[in-house]
Amino acid sequence: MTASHHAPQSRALRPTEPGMLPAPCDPAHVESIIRSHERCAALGLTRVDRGDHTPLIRTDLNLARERALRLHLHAAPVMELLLEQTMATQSMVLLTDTHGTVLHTVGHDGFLQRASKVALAPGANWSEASKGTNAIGTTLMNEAPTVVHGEEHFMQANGFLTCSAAPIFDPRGNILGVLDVTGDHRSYHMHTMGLVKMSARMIENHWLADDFHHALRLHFHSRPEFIGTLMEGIVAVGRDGRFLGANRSALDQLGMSCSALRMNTLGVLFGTTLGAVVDHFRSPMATPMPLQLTDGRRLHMRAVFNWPTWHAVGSLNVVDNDAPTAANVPQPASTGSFFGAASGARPATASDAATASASLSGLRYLQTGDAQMEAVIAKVRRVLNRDISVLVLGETGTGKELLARAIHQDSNRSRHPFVAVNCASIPESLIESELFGYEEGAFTGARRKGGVGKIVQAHGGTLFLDEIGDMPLPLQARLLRVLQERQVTPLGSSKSVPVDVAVVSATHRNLRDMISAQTFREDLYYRLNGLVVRVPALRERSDLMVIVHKILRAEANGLPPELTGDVINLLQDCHWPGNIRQLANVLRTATVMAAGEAFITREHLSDDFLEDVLRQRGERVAVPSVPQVQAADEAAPVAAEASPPATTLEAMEIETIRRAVDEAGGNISVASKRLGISRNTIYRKLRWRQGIA
Ligand SMILES: Nc1ncnc2c1ncn2[C@@H]1O[C@H](COP(=O)(O)OP(=O)(O)OP(=O)(O)O)[C@@H](O)[C@H]1O
Repeated sequence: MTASHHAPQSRALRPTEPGMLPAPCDPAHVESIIRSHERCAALGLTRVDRGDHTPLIRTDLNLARERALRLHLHAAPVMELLLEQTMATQSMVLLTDTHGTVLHTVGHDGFLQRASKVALAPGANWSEASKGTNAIGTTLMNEAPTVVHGEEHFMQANGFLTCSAAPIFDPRGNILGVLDVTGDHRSYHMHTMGLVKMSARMIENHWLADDFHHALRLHFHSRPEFIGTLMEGIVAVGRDGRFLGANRSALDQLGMSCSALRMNTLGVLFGTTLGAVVDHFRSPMATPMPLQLTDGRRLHMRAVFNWPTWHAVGSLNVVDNDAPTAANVPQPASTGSFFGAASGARPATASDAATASASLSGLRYLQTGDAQMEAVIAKVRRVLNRDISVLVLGETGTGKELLARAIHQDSNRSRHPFVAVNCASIPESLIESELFGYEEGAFTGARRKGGVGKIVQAHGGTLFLDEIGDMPLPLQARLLRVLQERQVTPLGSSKSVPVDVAVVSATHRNLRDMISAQTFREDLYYRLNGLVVRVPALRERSDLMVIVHKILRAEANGLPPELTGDVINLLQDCHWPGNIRQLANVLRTATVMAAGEAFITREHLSDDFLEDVLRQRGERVAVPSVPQVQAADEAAPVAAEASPPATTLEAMEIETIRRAVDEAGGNISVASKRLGISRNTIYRKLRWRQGIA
């Protein structure tokens, strides 16, 4: 039987009580029901099926409830309130988890009894796969509020129901579960859906306030009287000015996804600073603060924060905002400013924000003018949402993970998790359980209740396998099986769990060489390399200064200091073995050192960085604070001559790392911070060096 035989017939969609039924003529609603029926038919369900009524066994239900305990705590009072509002309609309120398993119900005894006959009870599963088209399952599929009324239900046995459901999201955009009101179809009320949506928002707002009670929370709307209502947008902001999370109304008002928002700062998006916000709300009588978005729209905003924690931010920025500008401070000799006119420190303006608005979304954020990078992004865009695995190659710190995140963010999986696994940093003995999960008691030391593996955590979203070249051979075979069969069997379990993940992997290694050396499986390589892209090293890129600008804006929270010509030359002469990660570290330190000053000068740069660049230039190193350099100076008049100069970039990189480790007294963590590269990279590089020594 074809899908169209199962599509709802016009009889099912025709209103029998005009004005009282869920917008049957709304084309989007009809389309959504038809699509759902087609999915059910494709799953092999028929309209005369009664659905799987087997509830979870008690221990599994308890486990599911325990996992969703926090959701229930937030939802329980709202469910009671919702029941009160729908009292007249003989209905029940249900809460389900992300699989559609009913966790809790409240309702009228009479209706609860009838409902239990069609398995509307805790432990039952109401995903589409289990019960066909229904508000819970279809909401989970569409991640959008859905009404399913009477015969719109795929299974005729459920035709006596009318159900209105809305998804519940956390402030990072992950779906937590579904809230649903179900009743007898004869008691349908057109306002039920609105009540369910509002209730879901109440739960989301409680969750956000709970998650971010230490953060600064901004409540906003274009109309000041809407602040404090369920229509208000709420965003949480960290002490670095970055957005941490948001409610749905905020995302709707700002017109962006949660992940796009989280790549932004207060300065870029709202054109203000943490200090300005904290100072504005210093007074208990403060009126809402006016804001202007990058597209010129005006908003009104109130801030909620814990005063003892945040007051220092306010006073700090008062000093910052009053800091001398280029107009009243003599410019350093040989000043050349990358940022154009010598404007000095200045508040972010709407036009700054407008310039930045072009870079809000995932892949667009990475487009900063380098031709090689543009080619990478163009290729990646072509395979977005095509179920093609992407393999990202490139040196450490070039932005491989950032590219993977951007691919996820721009894909239609962006509302699902992005889960990163670093195969080099997890001890070999733990990779297996981390990736595949394990059953209770699967191995000595396993947690009592077992653990969900990263692959299952990424279900619906993207799995990022970083440093895939470091994955041990036996696990490569298991991973290949998972990718082929699209199911995972946790350690110690005989049951497989179906998974749907997009895979992006990355490595700095040459996998082809590894295949020749039989340390990487060829079949896995071909599974991972649907599209291979290479992220260029920073020294090969033509957009160094655009990236510098971008990082400075982010670091300075909208008030970037300028760079002297000397500093620009130093940045351009560096070979950047740690790539953008190292650059970001150098700029972060310089921004802190230059706090309150209009220009970053050579004095604000770290000695390590200066020493490296000067050595690379072959200039005399005049950094007195490093003992090794002094010793070398004693031995020879020019420091650069103290040891034979490294001849290749690779050798220079190793030399730089070795010196940093020596200078940190062998402390790899300190050296990795100074260099801006990961500890693993240091281990790897030095191990490699010993290998060839
Ligand atoms: N285009 C960019 N603009 C701004 N910051 C960037 C850019 N690319 C990378 N970064 C920053 O550089 C740092 C390193 O990036 P990322 O972790 O993605 O690199 P990587 O290649 O995956 O590194 P590794 O190989 O060590 O895992 C991060 O802090 C990231 O935010």
